[in-house]
Order: sequence, then structure tokens, then C-alpha cells
Amino acid sequence: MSLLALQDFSVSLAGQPVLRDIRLEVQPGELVGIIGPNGAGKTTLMRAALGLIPSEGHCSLAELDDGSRARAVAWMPQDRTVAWPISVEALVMLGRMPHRGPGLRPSPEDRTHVAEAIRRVGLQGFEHRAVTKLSSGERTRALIARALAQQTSLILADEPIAGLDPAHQISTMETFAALADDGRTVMLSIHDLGLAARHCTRLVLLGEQRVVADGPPARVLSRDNLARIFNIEAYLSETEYGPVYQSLRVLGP
Ligand SMILES: Nc1ncnc2c1ncn2[C@@H]1O[C@H](COP(=O)(O)OP(=O)(O)OP(=O)(O)O)[C@@H](O)[C@H]1O
Repeated sequence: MSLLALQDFSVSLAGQPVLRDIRLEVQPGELVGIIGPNGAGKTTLMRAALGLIPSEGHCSLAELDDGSRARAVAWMPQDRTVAWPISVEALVMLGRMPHRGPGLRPSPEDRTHVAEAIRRVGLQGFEHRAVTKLSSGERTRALIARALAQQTSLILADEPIAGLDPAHQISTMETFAALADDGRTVMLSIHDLGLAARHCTRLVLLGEQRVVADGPPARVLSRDNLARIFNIEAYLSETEYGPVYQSLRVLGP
């Protein structure tokens, strides 16, 4: 059974339709990249699926009560603001909140998950640094660690690799791929179509308020889809490293 299933799912913002009749079912073991031009509705799709903004139609997550949803789904928003100067360790520990009662001290298991999440994003040695004193990429990685520490079946992440250096973009995508290999599900929005093609098991292309294409990266990143939705021509080839993609040129004015 899929944890995330959307049917006849529509969202309007300020009276304007943004997404119409979305049908999307995500299975365990998938690393799903949500792609589409600026304004296509990637953030809106994830926020509405989480119930953060109103929607119409069916969303399986809406059937969960708040506590169950917090134990089932981790959310990493695009806004990386952390208002308080708490330590990296304390920020990542917030990911454990759904697993223990309010006011209870972290268990050894909580501490293990936090340490492991910090290790996975390469922030060992930063545990006691205030989050407000991190670089923007380091703060992004701390927020990814918070989502990892939550130990959920599903992670939704809004442009998690934006602003990361190349090595950390790759290692973050590899971390998500490893989670998917373990039977968890990761759905992320992403503008880097090269990394999307290389690491995602499935791409969902949003455009014209709908799902334009949904499937393996090579099929979704077709010449026609790239021209019609992104207005670009690109190079895409299957290589010994997997699919290699490069945007080449804008097609029209
Ligand atoms: N609060 C809001 N009120 C009205 N319209 C909004 C609001 N938030 C977003 N929109 C509009 O909804 C559409 C989808 O926005 P959304 O942020 O989901 O796009 P996106 O695909 O995530 O874009 P980007 O790639 O730029 O992050 C856009 O046209 C945007 O202008």
C-alpha cells in the first residue's frame, strides 16, 4: 500500500487554480523527483499533500491524525530560516519529537538517530555550533539531518540540494537513494535535471497545472517534454555512469 496517494487532487491559491486533477501514487523504494519550471506547482503539490494549504480531492495523508503523520512523513521546506540560535544537535533532535512525549528527555535511541543523521550529512564536529552561525549550505544539511533523524517511511523535501556544493549534492542524493533502497520513499523537488536523471528512480513533470509526464527519467526528459514545458533543448545519453543530462539552449523567446 502506498503511503502517498493523490486522486483528483486540485489546489487553488488566491482564487487561481495552480494544480488540477493530480493523480499520483508513490510506492516504497521510490526516489521521486518533482520537476517543472518556476511556478509549475512543485512546492504547492507537497505543501497541499501535507495539509499545509487547502486542497480538493483525495490525499491519503489526510487520513492520518497529526501524531501518526509526524511519525510517517518528514518535511523539509524550501525556507531554510532557523529563527533561534539552537545547536545543530538540538535542531536535529527536533526530528525525534514525534517519537517521544513532550518534555521527555531524549533516549539513547534518539541520540543514536541524531548522531547518525549528522554523520550522513557530513556535519560531524558541528554538533555544538549554533545553527545561526552555519553557512547556508551547512544549514541546509542540518535541516536534511533533522528530516533523516525523524526516521519516517516518507520524506518530502523541497529543493533539498539547492545551494549545496557538488560533492554534497551528490552525497545527499546518494543518501536519499540509499533510503529508497531500504524501502523508504523520498519525494523531492529539484531543478538540477542532471542529478534528477542520474539519481531519481522516477520523475514527475509538472506543467500547465497538471502532471505532464510521470515515469523513468529518460522517458520524462524526452525532447518533446523539454521543449514544450521547459522551452529548452538538452543532451541526454545513457552512459556507464547512468543517464547523463545537460541542458543546451533555450528554444524560443
Ligand atoms: N500564497 C500564494 N498566493 C497566491 N499564489 C501563490 C502563492 N504561493 C504560490 N503561488 C503561485 O502558485 C504557483 C505555484 O507556485 P509554487 O511555489 O508551487 O511553484 P514551484 O514549482 O515550486 O516554483 P519554483 O520552481 O519557483 O520554486 C505560482 O504561480 C505562484 O506564483
